Amino acid sequence: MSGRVSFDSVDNQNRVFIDLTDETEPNDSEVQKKLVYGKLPFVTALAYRSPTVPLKRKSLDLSEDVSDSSNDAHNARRPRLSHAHPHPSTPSPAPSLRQSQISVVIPSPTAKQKRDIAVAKCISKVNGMDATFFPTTDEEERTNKAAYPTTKSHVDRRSVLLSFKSTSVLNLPSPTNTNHLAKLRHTLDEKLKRINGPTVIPTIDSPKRLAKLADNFEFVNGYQYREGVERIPDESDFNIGCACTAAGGCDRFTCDCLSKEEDSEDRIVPYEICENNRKLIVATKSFLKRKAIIYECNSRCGCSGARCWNHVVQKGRTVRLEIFDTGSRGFGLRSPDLIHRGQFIDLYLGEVITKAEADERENLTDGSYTQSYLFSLDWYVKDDDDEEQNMKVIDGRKFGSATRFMNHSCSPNCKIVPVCTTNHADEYLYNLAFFAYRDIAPGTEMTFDYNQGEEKTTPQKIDPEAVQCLCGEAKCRGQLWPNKRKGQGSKP
Ligand SMILES: C[S@@+](CC[C@H](N)C(=O)[O-])C[C@H]1O[C@@H](n2cnc3c(N)ncnc32)[C@H](O)[C@@H]1O
Repeated sequence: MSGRVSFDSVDNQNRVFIDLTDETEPNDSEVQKKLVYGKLPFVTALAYRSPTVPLKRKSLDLSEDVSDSSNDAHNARRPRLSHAHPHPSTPSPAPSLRQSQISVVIPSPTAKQKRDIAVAKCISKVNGMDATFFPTTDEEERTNKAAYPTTKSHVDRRSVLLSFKSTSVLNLPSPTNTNHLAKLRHTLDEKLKRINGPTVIPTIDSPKRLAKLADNFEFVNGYQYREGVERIPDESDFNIGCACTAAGGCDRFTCDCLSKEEDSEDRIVPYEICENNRKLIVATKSFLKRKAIIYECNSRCGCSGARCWNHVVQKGRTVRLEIFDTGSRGFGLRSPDLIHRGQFIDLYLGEVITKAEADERENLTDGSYTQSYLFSLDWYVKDDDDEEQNMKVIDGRKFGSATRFMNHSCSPNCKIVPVCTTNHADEYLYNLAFFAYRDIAPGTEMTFDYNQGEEKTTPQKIDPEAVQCLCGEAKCRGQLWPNKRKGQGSKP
């Protein structure tokens, strides 16, 4: 590359024009700059011409200390040059040059050069980044690679096949059955671990059934009181204890906690030591045959506390339980342990709701054959409207204990008994405790009568709308409840 240097000795005697415009378009403005700066170290700036307008020489004021206004004045005095090649280069004596009088005319940069300049400007603004060392050409290559190619023709994007097969939006690999099953088991295990006492385990293989068990149900260790349910606090003065002494222990003939026979002052003794296991206290054979409520001794009693024989249900479950699949009757409950006659099994737990709330929940499932988990606390409730309004109902559908899986049988091996433990004063709120009616061999399904106390009043004619009983007993009454209304009562 070489440029013509002309010294205008007539009008601009002290001005030098370096014309680079007759060169083939330079490829690299950096080269250009280096050339000019290298050869003419006094040049401090370059001017460019636009390639679209006729070649014009642009004059730069390169003085270092002039203000804008002085610059204007200086320009005003400067004659306008109409052509980049004003004179053929005729040798003339070299003028004395002043830095402020040098004009350099070079071609305007190409598009590529403009990009270089933009990149260089941008880089010089980055802190700690030196334009000299920054690999600008690499940068450009990268920019080019990342740029979207321009489409040459219209592309119908809907016709482009997607590269993945999964229907999942995120294209995530679907979990394998084993994974899913393991997760379900884990969820269920976590829920089961929260249950107090000996283990409760599900023995269910079907992933679908396991999912049903793991889903939308929580095991709880006590009643869950819901809106509208008012209770007499345990510490209320209405709760009283017996006058028995720790030394003598509870007297089975005089203990105030024990219920009295209807027609005498005789006490009803609910418990005895198990004949076949002397460590066990069980419900007596005669008690299991009668209708009575149990009042266990509590912290207000003068007897020996937890060592008192009248503490059974409040000590909690002592048998292991298994939830299994019965097939036609859904899940069922059994134990891998031998259960002795009269042995306490577990409590029926759930949400404690008002009768009105229970009716509302029941109506939502009316007409369908969804399972019912409602249990009325109707021991003291007489068949009159006012009394019914005070009645509480236990709903074991979403929260409950393992006994919520106990099915009905017309010849059951278990019985439900109302038991007051810490609170003797609240007649609308008591525990529902399951006891074994007879010895139950390990692995035998445990059942109770959903119409306990009303067995004989169940109509002989089967209501077609009632839930059909599938207990399979010889004396099966054919239906679970007397009519299509569902829900158990606790009248023993
Ligand atoms: C308290 S749940 C018992 C557990 C229930 N099987 C489950 O899978 O969750 C009561 C429901 O079980 C079913 N069930 C219980 N005993 C039954 C029987 N003998 N015949 C038919 N269905 C029964 C009925 O659907 C009833 O509404």
